[in-house]
Amino acid sequence: MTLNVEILQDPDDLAERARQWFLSAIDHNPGRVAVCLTGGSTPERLYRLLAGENLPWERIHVFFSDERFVPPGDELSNAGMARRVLLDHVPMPAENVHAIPTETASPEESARLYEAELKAFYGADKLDASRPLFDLVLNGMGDDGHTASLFAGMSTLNESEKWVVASEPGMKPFVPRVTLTFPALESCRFSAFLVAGATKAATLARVRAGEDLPSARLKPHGDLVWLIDRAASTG
Ligand SMILES: O=C1O[C@H](COP(=O)(O)O)[C@@H](O)[C@H](O)[C@H]1O
Repeated sequence: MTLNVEILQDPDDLAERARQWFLSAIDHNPGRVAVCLTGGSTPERLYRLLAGENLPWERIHVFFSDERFVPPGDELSNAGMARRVLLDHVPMPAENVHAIPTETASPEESARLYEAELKAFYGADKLDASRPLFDLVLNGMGDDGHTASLFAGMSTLNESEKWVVASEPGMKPFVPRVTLTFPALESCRFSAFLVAGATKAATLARVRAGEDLPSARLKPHGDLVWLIDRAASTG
């Protein structure tokens, strides 16, 4: 499979290139900007860089591709990480941060509530290909090829109606998850995978060879770029 790939020297270069990509994607929209952040460890460097940027934070709305079903302050929380390194350091109105709720009775209830929040923000119950849900989506790829919390072999990969679903964990940390589905993640103008480290090299090679892994299935409506560091590219 031919991917639009940019290979960066190391995780710091990757974060810097992602910062530039982020800024130019924001520039495309003079109005309300909807950003979908990803969790895990890879985007942390980028988030730290963004914390120092003079962006129009008051018109940027932040959503999340997925969440571990843990309390908001838990160290495993994806939104918690984004708050600690980025969101707590910029003048973004609190109501612009749309975290996936985890203080709910179940991951299923959380998924229902988050889907309702996304639909209210979007202003419709159905996604319209000519009007993307997100301006910008950041994606990660787990060592096993999962993206967001969409894991190989799970029925969530084939969800075509719901925007958000509950998921079992396919790898560490083994906590239940809540995840956006492909239709929601794909409804965007600009999308980027951030992939770093030698532990991803074998899986990335499988994606590039066209294997049917969750990360390879993501087909955004807008531009997709894979920002990869050398270690992930060559192993
Ligand atoms: O569990 C998750 O993993 C993926 C990949 O994370 P990384 O630590 O390997 O960069 C991440 O994209 C996802 O948001 C997260 O919940």
